[in-house]
Amino acid sequence: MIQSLVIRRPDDWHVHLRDGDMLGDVVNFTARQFARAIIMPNLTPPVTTVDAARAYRSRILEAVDEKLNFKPLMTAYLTDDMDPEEIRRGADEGVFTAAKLYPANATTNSAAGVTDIKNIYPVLMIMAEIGLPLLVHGEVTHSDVDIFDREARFIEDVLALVIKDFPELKIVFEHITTTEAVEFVNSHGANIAATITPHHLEINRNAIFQGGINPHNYCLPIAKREIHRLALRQAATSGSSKFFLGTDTAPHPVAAKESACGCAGIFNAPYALESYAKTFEEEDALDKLEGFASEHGPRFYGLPLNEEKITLERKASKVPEKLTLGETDIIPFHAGTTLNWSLVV
Ligand SMILES: NC(=O)N[C@@H](CC(=O)O)C(=O)O
Ligand SMILES: [Zn+2]
Ligand SMILES: [Zn+2]
Repeated sequence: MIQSLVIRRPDDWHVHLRDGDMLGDVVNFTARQFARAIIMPNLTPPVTTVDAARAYRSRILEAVDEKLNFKPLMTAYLTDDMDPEEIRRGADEGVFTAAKLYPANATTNSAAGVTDIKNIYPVLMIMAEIGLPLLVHGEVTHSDVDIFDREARFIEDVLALVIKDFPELKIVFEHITTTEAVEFVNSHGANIAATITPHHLEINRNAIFQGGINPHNYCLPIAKREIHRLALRQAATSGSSKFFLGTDTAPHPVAAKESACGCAGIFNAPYALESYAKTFEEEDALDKLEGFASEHGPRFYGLPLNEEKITLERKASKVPEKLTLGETDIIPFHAGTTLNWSLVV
């Protein structure tokens, strides 16, 4: 039985660090585990300009513990009227590492998102030309589409079209949750990849309703049936370079989760690597963890691999029932359970 695992320091390719007090409360959980992270731009107001991204990056660097040597990689929030030249300039100036497509009203803070993919075709043209990745929250939003079908419908209605019209565009299908998404990514070229979260590898939709409503297991895209979870586990542990780590850690105060209209999002940053290690061990694929966590992502983005190493030890991690951070209580993923692995720091 493997007792410890030494791997290249991982990166997290999908993170919500929030802003203000919450930023200070959560940023070190990510920075302790990961060297770099793709920072989601869904603040209020959203990060739609080079200046806003630069200022947000400064606030992150001010909030994070310097010793952790963490590098935030910034993204632009695409809107219907985004100026393509703003994207080009942000990429040229080394501020934007990617741009994010939120279909309008698909998820938390997406009201300013894109109402029709054609509205951003001029932006996509520039992105394809300069090689800037498009990150997508892949769900359609029409109220007549069942919430469990929204990802699959997005593939048919939007993604297929984008790929046909921009065959060279690099796309990361974020936080995938379905067999359809796995198959779609596998059936396209090297410019199409996907991130997979710890929670979609661990829970299916039953977890949201087990013995009553469990708002802390509610996120978007919503967890699906067991067959989908199994397909995600297979994809993540397959060794395919098309799939890589993106936690989608999305903290909300406990009161905002335990509410008549609770927010979507799971806070998994504190034990993210321990959670992935659990999945990979259960799939007898600990040897594939380094590729997924530390190699496939940077290769896709065209960034250097991290040189430092981290160690995961077979040692119990007791996940607290809740974390009190400043003024705010947040419930972490795996709350109240014990994981078999611990990150050595
Ligand atoms: N994943 C979530 O359920 N929520 C995210 C937004 C997102 O990534 O869709 C958030 O910002 O809270
Ligand atoms: Zn999303
Ligand atoms: Zn997200």
